[in-house]
Amino acid sequence: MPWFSDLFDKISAKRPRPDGKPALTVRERFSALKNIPAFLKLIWETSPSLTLGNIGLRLLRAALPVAMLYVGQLILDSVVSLARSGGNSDASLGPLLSLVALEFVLAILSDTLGRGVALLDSLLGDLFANRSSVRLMEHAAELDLDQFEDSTFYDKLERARRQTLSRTVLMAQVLSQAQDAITMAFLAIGLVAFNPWLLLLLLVAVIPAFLGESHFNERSYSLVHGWTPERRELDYLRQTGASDDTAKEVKIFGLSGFLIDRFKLLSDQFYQQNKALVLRRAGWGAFFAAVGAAGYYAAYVYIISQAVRGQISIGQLTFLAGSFARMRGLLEGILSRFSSVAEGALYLQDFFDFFRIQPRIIRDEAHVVRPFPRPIQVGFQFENVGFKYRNAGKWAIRNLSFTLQAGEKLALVGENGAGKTTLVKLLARLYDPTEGRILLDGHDLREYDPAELRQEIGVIFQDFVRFQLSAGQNLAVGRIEEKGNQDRIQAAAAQSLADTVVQKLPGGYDQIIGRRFAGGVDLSGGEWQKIALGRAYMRDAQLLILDEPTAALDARAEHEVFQRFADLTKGKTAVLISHRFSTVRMADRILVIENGEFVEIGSHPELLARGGRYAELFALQAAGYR
Ligand SMILES: Nc1ncnc2c1ncn2[C@@H]1O[C@H](COP(=O)(O)OP(=O)(O)OP(=O)(O)O)[C@@H](O)[C@H]1O
Repeated sequence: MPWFSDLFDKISAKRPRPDGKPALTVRERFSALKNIPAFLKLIWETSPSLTLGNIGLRLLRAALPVAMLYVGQLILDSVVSLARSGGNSDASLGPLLSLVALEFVLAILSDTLGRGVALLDSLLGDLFANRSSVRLMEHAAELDLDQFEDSTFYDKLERARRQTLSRTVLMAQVLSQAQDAITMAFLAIGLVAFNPWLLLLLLVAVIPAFLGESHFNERSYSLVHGWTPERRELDYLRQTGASDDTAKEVKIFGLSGFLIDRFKLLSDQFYQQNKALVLRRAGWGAFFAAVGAAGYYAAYVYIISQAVRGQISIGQLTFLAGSFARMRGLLEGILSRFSSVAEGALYLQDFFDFFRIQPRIIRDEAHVVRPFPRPIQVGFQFENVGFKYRNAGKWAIRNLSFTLQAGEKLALVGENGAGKTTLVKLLARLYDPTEGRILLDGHDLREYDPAELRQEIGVIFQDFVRFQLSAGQNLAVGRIEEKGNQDRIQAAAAQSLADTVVQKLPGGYDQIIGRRFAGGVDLSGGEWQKIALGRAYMRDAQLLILDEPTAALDARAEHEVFQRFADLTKGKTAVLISHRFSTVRMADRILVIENGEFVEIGSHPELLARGGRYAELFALQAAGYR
């Protein structure tokens, strides 16, 4: 029925979809319903007992309206017959009072069942939302770093995240739908027996409202869907404008006005678009409600006329009028809920889409998975390696060939953006090379289990994370299984000089560091770096990679850290990135790269003697100290 959407657009001033795409066809909207069975399966897996209980109570409740209407009919008919017969004998009131008592019991039962259903909905909904959030976090953790750098990935993640809560609403809607359909079936039996045409009248009166709802739901979905990037930006602006991490610079640079203006602009645009949609929806909604009411009153007049002619009793009149009114409400509810279930199913598509994103860097079962060599015999060999970031025009690394020998300490030197961090990320297989290959002991890195590889590599990045956890936990993240091993944590702290930082903390290793949470104590940049460095020593890694490990350390701390580093990495392979030549010169060999390409490699004296790029950079820095 695409004509219907077209008609709406024509009548209500044609508007393109906010994301610029053509409106979803009715078929597309309905095809999203294919996600419902998978969704129901997820609910079932969340808690079979709560799901069964919920369905059972709803089934019972579905039969109650028709039972109550029928008892109502019996009551009225017996009142009328009693009134006709003078009705003052106590004995003849007995059956009537029993009927009233029965209706009373049914009313109480209906209320109790309703509350039971609401209770189970809410418990099941909470469990489901929690479980979905956990699954979302688990899945995000499996994905590649490269996928996190893609903005459409973030949009998907955002949509999936936002929907864990609204999914519980969808769950209640799907279950209510089944319940109401059963109630309708019961009521329809009586109505059809009286006059099947009334059922047709009912459908004719209600279907336009359903189509209208369905149309506006699609519009509303596409508005929200199309606005995902802007909504992420709005969240970002809200956070940047008011967070402990940014407060310092926002204040110093007087950025709040700039941030607020942008927020106002975006949020106002969304408000205006949404307002237009809501207004049109309200107008059409009122019109269709009137059509529905007209259908009801036509049926009502017909039923009354039958009663006046004596063809049905007063009790039947109330039963039929009640059934009709009830069915209209139910049908309207079912149809409009159907379109919001269809809308929910569209959102569900985003949710499942996110789970369909699969990591590429995985343990490749199709090939032999080699055990990681212990110890590494030859080392890591780069063979003509090239790497280009997703969406980046230029190569971050190109034609790079060299060998990181087992047991050697290699320093990487190069200007900002030369590709040093990228090289390290390739070693840790956070990315795979775009061209060429990296071999470990003669075999492609892809032939090893990535999880095992990462266990054997300890990397501390220059933009290490300042976890808002206790000092002990911040060290333990280097090997989180050992979070309860206080001796190991303290030994790692001693090796990275973090012990001197922890000693000064009022709560010692249990002290929360960072400002985010109550009681947290913040550290200086160098103190944070000592803690982060401790993470490297938590591991028994064969390859240790330190990216600018001492950038924030004072001269004395740097010297001490490196003395220990040399001891601690004896027999291990290590890669060190630093702009400080005092650090770099301690390495066995130094690899100089420029614009992602190999320039030269050798020991400090060799490179100085060669008088190339390294010697030039070294002289430049040394001149600064004269
Ligand atoms: N996630 C990314 N997406 C796109 N391009 C990136 C990304 N990370 C780095 N780059 C680009 O790749 C190139 C190499 O970056 P890399 O971080 O490896 O340099 P670096 O030598 O470590 O620099 P620095 O000394 O400043 O830390 C740079 O041109 C950078 O802009």
